[in-house]
Amino acid sequence: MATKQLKQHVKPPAPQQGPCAGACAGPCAGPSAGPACAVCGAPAGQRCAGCGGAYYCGKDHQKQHWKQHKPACSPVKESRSAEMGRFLVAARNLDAGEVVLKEAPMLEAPPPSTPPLCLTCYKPLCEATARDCPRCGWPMCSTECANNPKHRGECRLTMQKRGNRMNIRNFGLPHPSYQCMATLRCLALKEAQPAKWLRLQEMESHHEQRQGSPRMEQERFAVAQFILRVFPKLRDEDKITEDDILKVCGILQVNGHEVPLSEPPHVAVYDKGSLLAHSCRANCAKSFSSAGELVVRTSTAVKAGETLTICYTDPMWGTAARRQHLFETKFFWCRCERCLDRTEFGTYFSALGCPGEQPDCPGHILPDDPLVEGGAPEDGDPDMGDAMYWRCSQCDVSMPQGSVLSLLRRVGEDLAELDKDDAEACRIFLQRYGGDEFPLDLKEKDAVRRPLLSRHHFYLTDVRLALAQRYGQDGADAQQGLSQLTAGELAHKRALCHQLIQLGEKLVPAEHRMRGLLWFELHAVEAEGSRRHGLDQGPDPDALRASLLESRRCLAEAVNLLRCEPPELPEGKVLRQARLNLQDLDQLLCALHNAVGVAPM
Ligand SMILES: C[S@@+](CC[C@H](N)C(=O)[O-])C[C@H]1O[C@@H](n2cnc3c(N)ncnc32)[C@H](O)[C@@H]1O
Repeated sequence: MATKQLKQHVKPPAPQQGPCAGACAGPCAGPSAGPACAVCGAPAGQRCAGCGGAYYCGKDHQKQHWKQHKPACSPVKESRSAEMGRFLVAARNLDAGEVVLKEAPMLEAPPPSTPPLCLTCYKPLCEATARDCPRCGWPMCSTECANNPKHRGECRLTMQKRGNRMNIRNFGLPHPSYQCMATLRCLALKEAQPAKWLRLQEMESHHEQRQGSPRMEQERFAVAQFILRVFPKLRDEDKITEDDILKVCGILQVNGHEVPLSEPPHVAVYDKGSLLAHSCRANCAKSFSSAGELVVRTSTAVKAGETLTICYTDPMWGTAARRQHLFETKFFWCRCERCLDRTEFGTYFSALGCPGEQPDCPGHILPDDPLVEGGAPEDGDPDMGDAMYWRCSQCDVSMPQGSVLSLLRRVGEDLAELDKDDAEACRIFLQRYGGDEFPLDLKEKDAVRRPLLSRHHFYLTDVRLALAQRYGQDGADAQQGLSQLTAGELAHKRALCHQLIQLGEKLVPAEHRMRGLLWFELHAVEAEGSRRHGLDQGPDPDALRASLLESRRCLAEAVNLLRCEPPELPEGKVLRQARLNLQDLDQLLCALHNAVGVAPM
């Protein structure tokens, strides 16, 4: 194993306590002082950083032991249950922020709906840039891409199972051949890489549940029948059936990840990564490296044996919409701790405000049973929804489910009409449905006695997120944009960022990107605040230092949360800027210290 790889597995030893129970100064090396080296049995001063389960006296023995230890060395291990099938659990106690998985894709393919593009780098092609692969005829962008191993699967199947070369000419329009590419690449594994094919076949396809679904019927025609028509020898010689292909389509639907490194995102399947279970309040965050590797890190501390989860749906949707989406796309009704908790960890994210008679009732209107809240109940009885009630958590007000849903539908329609680029329209929406007050000059003032929606309702949160980013975008650059805001608007941007960050920490700690971007916005607000303070009050080194330190704290939070984002993505660009701004701020703080002698940080 390369020294560089080994270094990643070496971490300073955890403090050990020997028989002296910590009474002696420094690490205790008594006979029963703690773990022994896995190679020689001597007191171990070093622990494997990968799994934390093996100890060594030094680097040499760790290196020597690696071959033996490697199969067992992982912070995650596979488990299985009747309800969830296979899933990953923590192999040891994990700290928040630990990378638990970094994995190259087992298989990668272009987006399903696309005009002709290069099958290796996904660059769009036109008549002038396309170079037909000399072997199979699929249009590529260069000889180098045509020779890339990523293109090997469909290239070989086209040569061996089609009989003639591809001839794709309609550049610029979505081309049907590309919808079958991910499936074709899976089928190509069968002969070329049988071990990978077996791993793929072990993945969940929900083939039975998919029967008759609109998606399966579309894939029957556009993928299965298309492949068997275009590659007839797959059917005649290899005895591949429509059903075999539809099973592969199911595997791709259930296990495929959208990788946003290309526009539109391409598709990838990861071997270990496909075992991660879902939770609407996930304990792991996923991102992608520039090379398309899946990077999963913990967003909270996770105890040994706990299930590691990512979120398969949009965690900023309400409970009903999330559950319905999971059922339609991943074929299970979610029963995670967030879905089971009607208050969603005290945020009341999917609740209404109480419209009852008692003035100032602080209650929330919540469904009797959160698991049948929004749509058809999961046992399939369509009439049961009408018998459902939503009730106030504090008084005896209740509302039939139908009334709640029609209220929510009305607000949803208003939201769909809302121009989120119009800050004033956003403020009016927030005031109308959330009772938000502004020290601002609103055109229209709706007297709201009681807010219809709970304080952190997902509709309000959606608008607040848009508004927090919208404020300050009108200038040539961020600095100029913020300088054009009124004092009220700047204060509002600050308040929104703080409120959304707190909500994110409580409700969706794995949404690192959302919080990272908000912390970045907040650092700019603080910097603008200190600039204005200097203009209004004249130079005040203590106040300046305090606000620079606050701005620095925001930047450090942003850098920490965004640190796994690749530079190709917008969040990676913000990360780069945040790091540069952090350097500038440190220089400024040092200069301030040198000038007036206050401690820099
Ligand atoms: C990407 S696969 C995960 C691996 C899969 N469990 C297996 O055995 O291959 C997604 C599927 O796992 C199951 N699953 C994942 N998270 C779940 C959860 N929280 N509750 C129930 N089933 C879950 C569902 O069947 C889902 O369609």
